[in-house]
Amino acid sequence: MVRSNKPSAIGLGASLPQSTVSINDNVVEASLPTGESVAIHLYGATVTSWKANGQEQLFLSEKAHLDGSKPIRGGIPLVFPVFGPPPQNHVTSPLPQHGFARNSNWEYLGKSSAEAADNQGDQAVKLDFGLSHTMLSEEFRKAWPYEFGLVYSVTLTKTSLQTQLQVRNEGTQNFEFQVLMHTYLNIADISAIRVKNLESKTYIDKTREATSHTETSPALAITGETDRVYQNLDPSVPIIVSSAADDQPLFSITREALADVVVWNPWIEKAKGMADFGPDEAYKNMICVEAGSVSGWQTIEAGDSWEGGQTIKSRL
Ligand SMILES: O=P(O)(O)OC[C@H]1O[C@@H](O)[C@H](O)[C@@H](O)[C@@H]1O
Repeated sequence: MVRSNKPSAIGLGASLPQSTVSINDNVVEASLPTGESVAIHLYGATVTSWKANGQEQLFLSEKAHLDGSKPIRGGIPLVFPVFGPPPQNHVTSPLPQHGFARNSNWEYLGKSSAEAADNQGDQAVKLDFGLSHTMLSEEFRKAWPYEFGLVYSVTLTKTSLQTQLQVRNEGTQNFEFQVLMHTYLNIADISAIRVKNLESKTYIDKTREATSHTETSPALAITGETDRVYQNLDPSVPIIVSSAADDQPLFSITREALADVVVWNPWIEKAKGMADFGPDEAYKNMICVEAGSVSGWQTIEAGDSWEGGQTIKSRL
């Protein structure tokens, strides 16, 4: 495990103003010379902050546990290898809801040199995190006995945040998994946003005994508890969270190899019922748009790997 009690600074680029990376109390933070920053807790490799345009872009509950005692409520928890409550009589059945990735301690693998600049000539910083079978708690190792390696890459540019996961099967037997980037977007007012590019798509409504529907709205308003799994989307078509007032995009989310998107807001009662969600009214300040592969299972053969991810742009 990479551990450091003292902040360390690592520069990127020779002549350009430097990006910095620091590691403190199991939190890796990076910032660009232009002011954008990102923070990732090694617990869950959970991105807990992304600042761009001078503003925090991710919602983090005031009551979130940041001490590794519970998955972090907010930011971008990573769901793997099962989404939601595991099905019965399945290899994932012994696992907790949303699997083990968000409640395991990851290691910081360092900054990648591959992405020193984005296509506007601005700097970018890419941070890699790793989790493997041997790093899991004994409980999780027993519950999911596969030899695997995860590399989670978080790339910050001036205009975007990218999160990308590589899953490797390092064992001798095939395994299957689901994956989801459970992104809590920070918004000023849930009644003032719309979610676009879901029209005509099939979704499962988890608030209504998991029934299947077709989306009719070109710009979805969130007016109550919402927990929908939109299926088989084209990952290159961005999901847009826009301002209802002037239709300006607030966020756009494109995906790679992640064909499903969950839209979740707990609304009043569910928000009150979650001990780590606060304040109660904060359901108004978040919308989860979660890129994933969750309606079926991805199978990886022994020795193979899979890769998928999302790119979020804010206030385009
Ligand atoms: O409370 P958790 O385990 O973080 O899950 C939060 C929500 O996560 C969403 O992805 C699920 O669709 C919801 O059903 C669930 O309630």
